[in-house]
Amino acid sequence: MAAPREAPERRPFGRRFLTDPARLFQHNAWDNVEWSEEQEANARSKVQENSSQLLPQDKQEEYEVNAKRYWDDFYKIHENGFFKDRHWLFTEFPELAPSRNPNQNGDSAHEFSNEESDNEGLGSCENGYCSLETRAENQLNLIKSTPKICTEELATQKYSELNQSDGDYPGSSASYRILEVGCGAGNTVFPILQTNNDPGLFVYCCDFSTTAVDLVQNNAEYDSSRCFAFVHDLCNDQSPFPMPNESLDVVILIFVLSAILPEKMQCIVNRLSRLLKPGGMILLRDYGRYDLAQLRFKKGQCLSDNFYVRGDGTRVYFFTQGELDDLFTAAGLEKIQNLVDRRLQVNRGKQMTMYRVWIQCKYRKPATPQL
Ligand SMILES: C[S@@+](CC[C@H](N)C(=O)[O-])C[C@H]1O[C@@H](n2cnc3c(N)ncnc32)[C@H](O)[C@@H]1O
Repeated sequence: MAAPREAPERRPFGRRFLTDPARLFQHNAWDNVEWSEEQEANARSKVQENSSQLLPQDKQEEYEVNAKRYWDDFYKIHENGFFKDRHWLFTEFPELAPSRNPNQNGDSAHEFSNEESDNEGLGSCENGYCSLETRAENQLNLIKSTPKICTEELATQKYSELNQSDGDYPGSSASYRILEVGCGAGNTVFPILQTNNDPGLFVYCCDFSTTAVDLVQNNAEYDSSRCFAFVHDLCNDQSPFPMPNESLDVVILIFVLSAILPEKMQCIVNRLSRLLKPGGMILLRDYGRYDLAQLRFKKGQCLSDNFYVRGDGTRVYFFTQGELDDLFTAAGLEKIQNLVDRRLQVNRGKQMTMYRVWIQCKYRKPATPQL
Protein backbone atom coordinates (compact mmCIF):
# COMPACT_ATOMS: atom_id res chain seq x y z
CA MET A 1 0.00 0.00 0.00
CA ALA A 2 1.35 3.41 -0.88
CA ALA A 3 2.27 5.63 2.03
CA PRO A 4 -0.22 8.45 2.60
CA ARG A 5 0.89 11.67 0.94
CA GLU A 6 1.91 14.32 3.38
CA ALA A 7 0.56 17.82 2.89
CA PRO A 8 3.25 19.76 1.05
CA GLU A 9 5.30 22.03 3.27
CA ARG A 10 3.81 25.50 3.24
CA ARG A 11 6.14 28.04 1.73
CA PRO A 12 6.55 30.74 4.36
CA PHE A 13 5.38 34.24 3.61
CA GLY A 14 7.58 36.38 1.41
CA ARG A 15 10.31 33.91 0.52
CA ARG A 16 10.74 34.03 -3.25
CA PHE A 17 13.19 36.76 -4.06
CA LEU A 18 14.11 37.98 -7.51
CA THR A 19 17.89 38.18 -7.33
CA ASP A 20 18.53 37.55 -11.03
CA PRO A 21 16.40 39.77 -13.32
CA ALA A 22 16.83 37.20 -16.10
CA ARG A 23 14.56 34.86 -14.10
CA LEU A 24 11.68 37.37 -13.98
CA PHE A 25 9.28 35.32 -16.10
CA GLN A 26 10.16 31.98 -14.51
CA HIS A 27 7.55 32.41 -11.75
CA ASN A 28 4.29 34.28 -11.51
CA ALA A 29 5.15 36.24 -8.37
CA TRP A 30 8.17 37.55 -6.46
CA ASP A 31 8.19 38.63 -2.85
CA ASN A 32 9.60 41.61 -1.10
CA VAL A 33 10.66 43.42 -4.23
CA GLU A 34 12.60 46.60 -3.72
CA TRP A 35 11.51 49.67 -5.58
CA SER A 36 14.14 51.83 -7.23
CA GLU A 37 14.03 55.58 -6.62
CA GLU A 38 13.02 56.02 -10.23
CA GLN A 39 10.07 53.65 -9.83
CA GLU A 40 8.95 55.44 -6.67
CA ALA A 41 9.21 58.82 -8.42
CA ASN A 42 7.25 57.44 -11.35
CA ALA A 43 4.49 56.22 -9.06
CA ARG A 44 4.40 59.57 -7.26
CA SER A 45 4.00 61.42 -10.52
CA LYS A 46 1.21 59.07 -11.71
CA VAL A 47 -0.66 59.75 -8.47
CA GLN A 48 -0.10 63.49 -8.82
CA GLU A 49 -1.50 63.27 -12.30
CA ASN A 50 -4.58 61.19 -11.44
CA SER A 51 -5.33 63.32 -8.35
CA SER A 52 -4.95 66.65 -10.10
CA GLN A 53 -8.69 66.98 -10.58
CA LEU A 54 -11.00 66.07 -7.69
CA LEU A 55 -14.61 65.05 -8.12
CA PRO A 56 -17.05 67.89 -7.35
CA GLN A 57 -18.47 68.02 -3.82
CA ASP A 58 -22.01 67.01 -4.80
CA LYS A 59 -20.71 63.87 -6.53
CA GLN A 60 -18.53 63.09 -3.51
CA GLU A 61 -21.56 63.32 -1.23
CA GLU A 62 -23.56 61.12 -3.54
CA TYR A 63 -20.93 58.35 -3.22
CA GLU A 64 -20.93 58.68 0.58
CA VAL A 65 -24.72 58.71 0.97
CA ASN A 66 -25.21 55.79 -1.41
CA ALA A 67 -22.16 53.75 -0.38
CA LYS A 68 -24.28 50.86 0.85
CA ARG A 69 -26.25 50.74 -2.38
CA TYR A 70 -23.08 50.54 -4.49
CA TRP A 71 -21.82 47.60 -2.43
CA ASP A 72 -25.26 45.95 -2.56
CA ASP A 73 -25.15 46.23 -6.35
CA PHE A 74 -21.65 44.78 -6.32
CA TYR A 75 -22.80 41.68 -4.42
CA LYS A 76 -25.96 41.34 -6.53
CA ILE A 77 -23.73 41.07 -9.57
CA HIS A 78 -20.93 38.95 -8.19
CA GLU A 79 -22.62 37.07 -5.37
CA ASN A 80 -19.86 35.13 -3.71
CA GLY A 81 -18.03 34.10 -6.88
CA PHE A 82 -15.71 37.06 -6.81
CA PHE A 83 -13.39 36.39 -3.92
CA LYS A 84 -11.06 33.48 -3.62
CA ASP A 85 -10.92 31.46 -0.48
CA ARG A 86 -7.97 32.35 1.60
CA HIS A 87 -6.12 29.70 3.43
CA TRP A 88 -3.13 32.11 3.48
CA LEU A 89 -5.10 33.74 6.24
CA PHE A 90 -3.76 31.25 8.74
CA THR A 91 -0.14 31.70 7.74
CA GLU A 92 -0.40 35.44 8.06
CA PHE A 93 -2.82 35.47 10.98
CA PRO A 94 -2.35 32.33 13.10
CA GLU A 95 -4.47 34.11 15.75
CA LEU A 96 -7.52 33.05 13.72
CA ALA A 97 -6.91 29.39 14.48
CA PRO A 98 -4.42 29.25 17.37
CA SER A 99 -4.46 25.47 17.79
CA ARG A 100 -4.14 24.67 14.10
CA ASN A 101 -1.21 22.62 12.81
CA PRO A 102 0.89 25.09 10.80
CA ASN A 103 1.49 22.46 8.08
CA GLN A 104 -2.21 22.19 7.32
CA ASN A 105 -3.20 23.47 3.84
CA GLY A 106 -0.20 23.39 1.59
CA ASP A 107 -1.27 26.46 -0.32
CA SER A 108 0.92 29.49 -0.56
CA ALA A 109 0.67 32.57 1.55
CA HIS A 110 -0.87 34.52 -1.30
CA GLU A 111 -3.80 33.46 -3.35
CA PHE A 112 -2.01 34.83 -6.39
CA SER A 113 1.03 32.68 -6.24
CA ASN A 114 -0.72 29.70 -7.70
CA GLU A 115 1.89 28.19 -9.98
CA GLU A 116 -0.75 26.83 -12.34
CA SER A 117 -2.14 30.15 -13.40
CA ASP A 118 -0.58 33.45 -14.27
CA ASN A 119 -1.90 36.73 -12.97
CA GLU A 120 -4.19 38.39 -15.41
CA GLY A 121 -4.07 41.87 -13.97
CA LEU A 122 -6.44 43.38 -11.45
CA GLY A 123 -9.26 41.24 -12.77
CA SER A 124 -7.60 38.23 -11.21
CA CYS A 125 -8.16 39.76 -7.76
CA GLU A 126 -6.46 42.42 -5.79
CA ASN A 127 -5.74 40.14 -2.90
CA GLY A 128 -9.33 39.14 -2.81
CA TYR A 129 -10.99 42.16 -4.29
CA CYS A 130 -11.39 42.43 -8.02
CA SER A 131 -12.50 45.56 -9.71
CA LEU A 132 -15.88 45.41 -11.33
CA GLU A 133 -14.77 46.99 -14.54
CA THR A 134 -12.17 44.31 -15.23
CA ARG A 135 -14.68 41.50 -14.88
CA ALA A 136 -16.91 42.10 -17.87
CA GLU A 137 -17.71 38.40 -18.03
CA ASN A 138 -19.78 38.69 -14.89
CA GLN A 139 -23.34 39.29 -15.91
CA LEU A 140 -25.96 40.89 -13.70
CA ASN A 141 -27.22 37.90 -11.83
CA LEU A 142 -29.77 38.75 -9.19
CA ILE A 143 -29.77 36.88 -5.93
CA LYS A 144 -31.75 33.69 -6.25
CA SER A 145 -31.92 32.68 -2.62
CA THR A 146 -34.78 33.64 -0.36
CA PRO A 147 -33.06 36.14 1.85
CA LYS A 148 -33.48 36.03 5.60
CA ILE A 149 -34.58 39.34 7.01
CA CYS A 150 -31.54 41.20 8.20
CA THR A 151 -32.22 44.90 8.04
CA GLU A 152 -30.15 47.02 10.37
CA GLU A 153 -33.25 48.31 12.21
CA LEU A 154 -34.45 44.80 13.03
CA ALA A 155 -30.99 43.72 14.06
CA THR A 156 -30.61 46.76 16.31
CA GLN A 157 -33.88 46.03 18.03
CA LYS A 158 -32.85 42.41 18.54
CA TYR A 159 -29.49 43.33 20.12
CA SER A 160 -31.03 45.82 22.49
CA GLU A 161 -33.34 43.07 23.70
CA LEU A 162 -30.48 40.62 23.92
CA ASN A 163 -28.21 43.01 25.77
CA GLN A 164 -30.88 43.73 28.31
CA SER A 165 -31.25 40.11 29.23
CA ASP A 166 -28.44 39.44 31.69
CA GLY A 167 -25.45 39.43 29.39
CA ASP A 168 -27.03 36.81 27.15
CA TYR A 169 -25.95 37.65 23.64
CA PRO A 170 -25.04 35.52 20.62
CA GLY A 171 -21.78 33.75 21.43
CA SER A 172 -21.94 34.75 25.10
CA SER A 173 -20.90 31.29 26.26
CA ALA A 174 -17.94 31.07 23.85
CA SER A 175 -14.36 31.25 25.09
CA TYR A 176 -12.77 32.64 21.88
CA ARG A 177 -14.64 35.30 19.93
CA ILE A 178 -13.68 36.68 16.54
CA LEU A 179 -15.46 39.52 14.73
CA GLU A 180 -14.90 40.22 11.05
CA VAL A 181 -16.14 43.64 9.99
CA GLY A 182 -16.96 44.27 6.34
CA CYS A 183 -17.17 40.51 5.82
CA GLY A 184 -18.57 40.65 2.30
CA ALA A 185 -19.77 37.24 1.13
CA GLY A 186 -17.90 35.39 3.88
CA ASN A 187 -14.65 34.43 2.20
CA THR A 188 -12.77 34.89 5.43
CA VAL A 189 -15.45 33.71 7.82
CA PHE A 190 -16.05 30.31 6.24
CA PRO A 191 -12.36 29.33 6.11
CA ILE A 192 -12.14 30.27 9.82
CA LEU A 193 -15.14 28.11 10.68
CA GLN A 194 -13.67 25.24 8.67
CA THR A 195 -10.15 25.53 10.02
CA ASN A 196 -10.59 26.51 13.65
CA ASN A 197 -12.12 23.51 15.42
CA ASP A 198 -11.97 24.97 18.91
CA PRO A 199 -15.36 24.10 20.46
CA GLY A 200 -15.22 27.44 22.32
CA LEU A 201 -14.96 29.44 19.06
CA PHE A 202 -17.68 31.87 18.04
CA VAL A 203 -17.38 34.02 14.90
CA TYR A 204 -19.33 37.22 14.33
CA CYS A 205 -19.34 38.94 10.99
CA CYS A 206 -21.01 42.05 9.70
CA ASP A 207 -21.30 44.21 6.67
CA PHE A 208 -23.50 47.16 5.78
CA SER A 209 -24.52 45.44 2.57
CA THR A 210 -27.68 43.45 3.29
CA THR A 211 -27.03 41.53 0.08
CA ALA A 212 -23.62 40.44 1.39
CA VAL A 213 -25.04 39.43 4.78
CA ASP A 214 -27.80 37.47 3.03
CA LEU A 215 -25.14 35.60 1.07
CA VAL A 216 -23.37 34.66 4.30
CA GLN A 217 -26.56 33.63 6.10
CA ASN A 218 -27.79 31.59 3.16
CA ASN A 219 -24.48 29.81 2.61
CA ALA A 220 -24.81 26.06 3.26
CA GLU A 221 -21.87 26.32 5.67
CA TYR A 222 -23.50 28.97 7.85
CA ASP A 223 -23.95 27.43 11.28
CA SER A 224 -25.82 29.66 13.70
CA SER A 225 -24.47 27.74 16.69
CA ARG A 226 -20.94 28.93 15.79
CA CYS A 227 -21.52 32.10 13.81
CA PHE A 228 -23.64 35.26 13.83
CA ALA A 229 -23.85 37.41 10.70
CA PHE A 230 -25.50 40.81 11.04
CA VAL A 231 -25.99 44.04 9.15
CA HIS A 232 -23.95 46.89 10.58
CA ASP A 233 -22.82 50.20 9.15
CA LEU A 234 -19.44 50.98 10.63
CA CYS A 235 -20.00 54.67 9.96
CA ASN A 236 -23.11 54.77 12.13
CA ASP A 237 -21.72 55.14 15.62
CA GLN A 238 -25.23 54.91 17.09
CA SER A 239 -25.70 51.40 15.78
CA PRO A 240 -24.92 48.92 18.57
CA PHE A 241 -22.84 45.77 18.21
CA PRO A 242 -24.42 42.52 19.40
CA MET A 243 -21.61 41.87 21.89
CA PRO A 244 -20.49 43.95 24.88
CA ASN A 245 -17.26 45.92 25.12
CA GLU A 246 -14.13 43.94 26.06
CA SER A 247 -15.60 40.67 24.81
CA LEU A 248 -13.60 39.95 21.64
CA ASP A 249 -10.28 38.18 21.19
CA VAL A 250 -9.82 39.23 17.55
CA VAL A 251 -11.26 41.81 15.17
CA ILE A 252 -10.42 41.33 11.48
CA LEU A 253 -10.42 44.04 8.84
CA ILE A 254 -9.58 42.74 5.39
CA PHE A 255 -9.69 45.37 2.65
CA VAL A 256 -12.43 47.18 4.56
CA LEU A 257 -10.98 50.27 6.21
CA SER A 258 -9.91 51.42 2.74
CA ALA A 259 -13.58 51.50 1.70
CA ILE A 260 -14.44 54.11 4.37
CA LEU A 261 -14.32 57.88 4.11
CA PRO A 262 -10.92 58.77 5.65
CA GLU A 263 -12.43 61.27 8.15
CA LYS A 264 -14.53 58.47 9.64
CA MET A 265 -11.76 55.90 10.07
CA GLN A 266 -10.53 56.97 13.52
CA CYS A 267 -13.96 56.80 15.13
CA ILE A 268 -14.45 53.29 13.71
CA VAL A 269 -11.09 52.04 14.96
CA ASN A 270 -11.81 53.53 18.41
CA ARG A 271 -15.14 51.70 18.62
CA LEU A 272 -13.63 48.42 17.47
CA SER A 273 -10.82 48.80 19.97
CA ARG A 274 -13.38 49.09 22.79
CA LEU A 275 -14.84 45.71 21.82
CA LEU A 276 -11.50 43.96 22.36
CA LYS A 277 -10.65 42.17 25.57
CA PRO A 278 -7.42 43.39 27.13
CA GLY A 279 -4.80 41.43 25.17
CA GLY A 280 -7.16 41.10 22.16
CA MET A 281 -5.95 42.05 18.68
CA ILE A 282 -7.05 43.88 15.55
CA LEU A 283 -5.73 42.24 12.38
CA LEU A 284 -5.71 44.19 9.14
CA ARG A 285 -4.68 43.66 5.57
CA ASP A 286 -5.32 46.49 3.13
CA TYR A 287 -4.09 48.49 0.16
CA GLY A 288 -0.74 50.26 0.40
CA ARG A 289 0.30 53.57 -1.14
CA TYR A 290 1.27 53.30 -4.83
CA ASP A 291 -0.28 49.88 -5.28
CA LEU A 292 -0.92 49.15 -8.96
CA ALA A 293 -4.65 49.69 -8.37
CA GLN A 294 -3.92 53.28 -7.31
CA LEU A 295 -1.67 53.98 -10.26
CA ARG A 296 -4.29 52.70 -12.68
CA PHE A 297 -6.95 55.21 -11.67
CA LYS A 298 -7.67 57.86 -14.27
CA LYS A 299 -8.03 61.58 -13.76
CA GLY A 300 -11.57 62.31 -12.56
CA GLN A 301 -11.81 59.33 -10.17
CA CYS A 302 -10.04 60.95 -7.22
CA LEU A 303 -12.14 62.06 -4.25
CA SER A 304 -9.35 63.32 -1.98
CA ASP A 305 -5.68 62.51 -1.38
CA ASN A 306 -5.19 58.79 -2.06
CA PHE A 307 -8.97 58.13 -2.02
CA TYR A 308 -10.69 57.15 -5.27
CA VAL A 309 -13.98 55.93 -6.65
CA ARG A 310 -14.07 52.89 -8.89
CA GLY A 311 -16.25 52.59 -11.99
CA ASP A 312 -18.85 50.70 -9.94
CA GLY A 313 -19.20 53.46 -7.33
CA THR A 314 -17.25 51.67 -4.57
CA ARG A 315 -14.37 53.62 -3.06
CA VAL A 316 -10.83 52.81 -2.00
CA TYR A 317 -8.05 54.45 0.02
CA PHE A 318 -4.34 53.62 -0.23
CA PHE A 319 -2.57 53.67 3.14
CA THR A 320 0.96 54.24 4.33
CA GLN A 321 2.23 52.24 7.30
CA GLY A 322 2.46 55.47 9.32
CA GLU A 323 -1.20 56.36 8.76
CA LEU A 324 -2.33 52.97 10.00
CA ASP A 325 0.04 53.18 12.95
CA ASP A 326 -1.46 56.56 13.89
CA LEU A 327 -5.03 55.22 13.65
CA PHE A 328 -4.37 52.20 15.85
CA THR A 329 -2.14 53.84 18.43
CA ALA A 330 -4.60 56.74 18.81
CA ALA A 331 -7.18 54.07 19.68
CA GLY A 332 -4.98 52.91 22.54
CA LEU A 333 -3.54 49.84 20.81
CA GLU A 334 0.08 48.74 20.68
CA LYS A 335 1.92 47.60 17.58
CA ILE A 336 2.72 43.93 17.17
CA GLN A 337 3.22 44.04 13.39
CA ASN A 338 3.01 46.72 10.70
CA LEU A 339 4.61 45.55 7.49
CA VAL A 340 4.47 46.48 3.86
CA ASP A 341 4.17 43.60 1.44
CA ARG A 342 5.59 44.59 -1.94
CA ARG A 343 4.97 41.91 -4.46
CA LEU A 344 5.77 41.67 -8.13
CA GLN A 345 3.15 39.69 -9.99
CA VAL A 346 3.96 38.42 -13.43
CA ASN A 347 1.78 37.40 -16.30
CA ARG A 348 4.11 35.17 -18.22
CA GLY A 349 1.77 34.77 -21.19
CA LYS A 350 1.44 38.51 -21.72
CA GLN A 351 4.97 39.24 -20.40
CA MET A 352 3.43 41.80 -18.05
CA THR A 353 4.66 42.87 -14.63
CA MET A 354 2.44 44.27 -11.88
CA TYR A 355 3.73 45.82 -8.67
CA ARG A 356 1.35 45.29 -5.78
CA VAL A 357 1.61 46.96 -2.39
CA TRP A 358 -0.33 45.75 0.64
CA ILE A 359 -0.03 46.57 4.31
CA GLN A 360 -0.53 44.08 7.05
CA CYS A 361 -0.98 45.06 10.70
CA LYS A 362 -1.56 43.48 14.08
CA TYR A 363 -2.30 45.80 16.98
CA ARG A 364 -3.02 44.63 20.52
CA LYS A 365 -5.05 46.13 23.31
CA PRO A 366 -2.76 46.36 26.32
CA ALA A 367 -3.65 44.44 29.46
CA THR A 368 -4.28 47.83 31.08
CA PRO A 369 -6.22 49.76 28.42
CA GLN A 370 -4.85 53.20 27.48
CA LEU A 371 -8.21 54.69 26.43
C1 LIG B 1 -13.25 45.20 -0.62
S1 LIG B 1 -14.64 44.50 0.17
C2 LIG B 1 -13.88 43.32 1.23
C3 LIG B 1 -14.82 42.26 1.69
C4 LIG B 1 -14.21 41.21 2.60
N1 LIG B 1 -13.58 41.76 3.77
C5 LIG B 1 -13.25 40.39 1.82
O1 LIG B 1 -12.05 40.62 1.96
O2 LIG B 1 -13.69 39.52 1.08
C6 LIG B 1 -15.10 45.81 1.31
C7 LIG B 1 -16.30 45.43 2.16
O3 LIG B 1 -16.53 46.46 3.12
C8 LIG B 1 -17.92 46.65 3.25
N2 LIG B 1 -18.14 48.01 3.76
C9 LIG B 1 -17.80 49.18 3.17
N3 LIG B 1 -18.19 50.23 3.93
C10 LIG B 1 -18.78 49.70 5.04
C11 LIG B 1 -19.40 50.27 6.19
N4 LIG B 1 -19.51 51.59 6.34
N5 LIG B 1 -19.89 49.43 7.12
C12 LIG B 1 -19.80 48.09 6.97
N6 LIG B 1 -19.25 47.49 5.90
C13 LIG B 1 -18.74 48.29 4.94
C14 LIG B 1 -18.45 46.44 1.83
O4 LIG B 1 -19.82 46.15 1.79
C15 LIG B 1 -17.58 45.28 1.37
O5 LIG B 1 -18.19 44.05 1.69
